[in-house]
Amino acid sequence: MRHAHTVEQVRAAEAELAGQPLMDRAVAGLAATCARLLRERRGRVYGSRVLVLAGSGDNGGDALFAGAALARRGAAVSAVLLSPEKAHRAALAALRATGGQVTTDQNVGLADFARADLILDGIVGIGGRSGLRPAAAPYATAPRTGLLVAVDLPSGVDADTGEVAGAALRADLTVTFGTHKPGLLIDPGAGHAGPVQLVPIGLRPPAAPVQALQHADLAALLPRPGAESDKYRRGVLGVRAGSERYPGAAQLVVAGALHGGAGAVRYLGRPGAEVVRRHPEVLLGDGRVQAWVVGPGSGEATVEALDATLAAEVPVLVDADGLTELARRGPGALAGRTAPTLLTPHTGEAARLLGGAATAERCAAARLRTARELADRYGATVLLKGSTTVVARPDGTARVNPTGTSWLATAGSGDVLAGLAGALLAAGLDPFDAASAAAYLHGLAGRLAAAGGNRLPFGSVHSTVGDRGEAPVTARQVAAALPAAWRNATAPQGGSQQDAAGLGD
Ligand SMILES: NC(=O)C1=CN([C@@H]2O[C@H](COP(=O)(O)OP(=O)(O)OC[C@H]3O[C@@H](n4cnc5c(N)ncnc54)[C@H](OP(=O)(O)O)[C@@H]3O)[C@@H](O)[C@H]2O)[C@@H](O)CC1
Ligand SMILES: [K+]
Repeated sequence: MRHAHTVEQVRAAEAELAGQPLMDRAVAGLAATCARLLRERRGRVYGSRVLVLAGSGDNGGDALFAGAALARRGAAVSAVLLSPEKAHRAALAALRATGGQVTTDQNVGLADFARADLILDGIVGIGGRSGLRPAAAPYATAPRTGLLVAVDLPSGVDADTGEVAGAALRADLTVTFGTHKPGLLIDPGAGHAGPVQLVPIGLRPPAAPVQALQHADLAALLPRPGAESDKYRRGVLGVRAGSERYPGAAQLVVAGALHGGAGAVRYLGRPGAEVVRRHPEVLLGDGRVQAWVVGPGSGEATVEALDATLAAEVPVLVDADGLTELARRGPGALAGRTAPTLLTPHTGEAARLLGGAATAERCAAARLRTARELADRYGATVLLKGSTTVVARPDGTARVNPTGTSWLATAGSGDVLAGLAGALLAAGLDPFDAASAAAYLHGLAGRLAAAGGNRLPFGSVHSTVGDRGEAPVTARQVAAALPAAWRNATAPQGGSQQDAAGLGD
């Protein structure tokens, strides 16, 4: 499991260790990573051109000290100060002592930025507030050919939420200290961070409010049938989805559920005969179920379907048309529920559920806040779909999904996810685990389907951008790839594609 802590928690954990050389450890890790990158890119550190962007606090101090360490190994290091009168004194002195050049002229800084082999972004770290200031903003868009390493987090990204107010630096790699920050795991911030490397510095923060599953966590969560299992123990999922107008949604929900481990699927909806023709395993008509999925493509049947499922004393996953109807009814519609509810909106549906001034764009820009607010208002677990899928509980605890590919933004992909998450609910996982495990498995299946027979590039499981060598996928292909994803995640040694970029903390 990756754990991400808020700035307030990091500050408190840091205070407990006051007097210990936290900064030395941070700088040692940062300098070692930069040296490795330079060796990989240029063969050696000696003679490389390094630029340090230094702001007014300890984040600038880390970057300047690391610059000094690289200068001692023969790199030509220059620093541009964005807040000259407040620059970290000891770190500046250390850089100067190695012969490093220091400037306050932003034109010189921008020229160095263009030609440096490696740039250290030490403008601002966890002390940052409300976006980049004007002196730093040009570095967000200035041309460069070298690698940019963000110190602790990319400047301009909000550490607690991943929100970006205005411009932010875009890193090739982020070296973060002590613990992950939520803003490194959630878009748009995650997109600015690139791969994240954690340098342990001895912090002992409390329980993390934001987590990201890893392969081993998924393997521990996924149900495994025992010798005594029958279809009822493995979980029967009831599906009220699809309509004459949208028969495909029913097929895809059922496919997601069957490939996602449901013991059986009971289908209640109009295109029943068609569903059984495609999936002969499906049961039709009323009967015992352990969870419901309601809403995908349910069209004119939605009102009745929502009434029936919300009255049931088993977990219910509400998606698509079901969410639009729920938005019309408001949070009170869930007040009498005795079993958990899981809502799986995309940002447009989230905006409808929130009402008021909420828009899809605003919800996408503030994913963590949106998921938490919805979970709080509706008293339900919420899986907010998108470039970073966020799962939030009413108490505010959240999980962010590290798997996926932009190819998953395809028609019907959400129907497959609903069926899969429904199958895990029916198997007895609580909604938080069911939703986060389903998002992880669905993202991994998307990657495997997009890669076809090719192996995923080493260490790329937790990249959510469509990579080279990947092809477009259909929702059916994603459903069909779920067993491969399941095998991949549960294979001995934590899965053959286990992330290899040092993210398994
Ligand atoms: N915590 C830990 O365990 C460890 C932390 N370590 C390191 O310390 C870093 C935190 O250092 P920090 O507290 O000095 O804050 P930091 O981010 O450098 O900002 C400083 C000042 O910047 C300013 N400023 C604010 N917003 C701004 C903006 N948008 N754009 C520009 N400037 C802005 C504002 O000052 P102002 O100008 O308003 O007076 C603010 O006070 C942390 O990220 C990590 O790198 C490690 O060394 C080891 C262990
Ligand atoms: K930074």
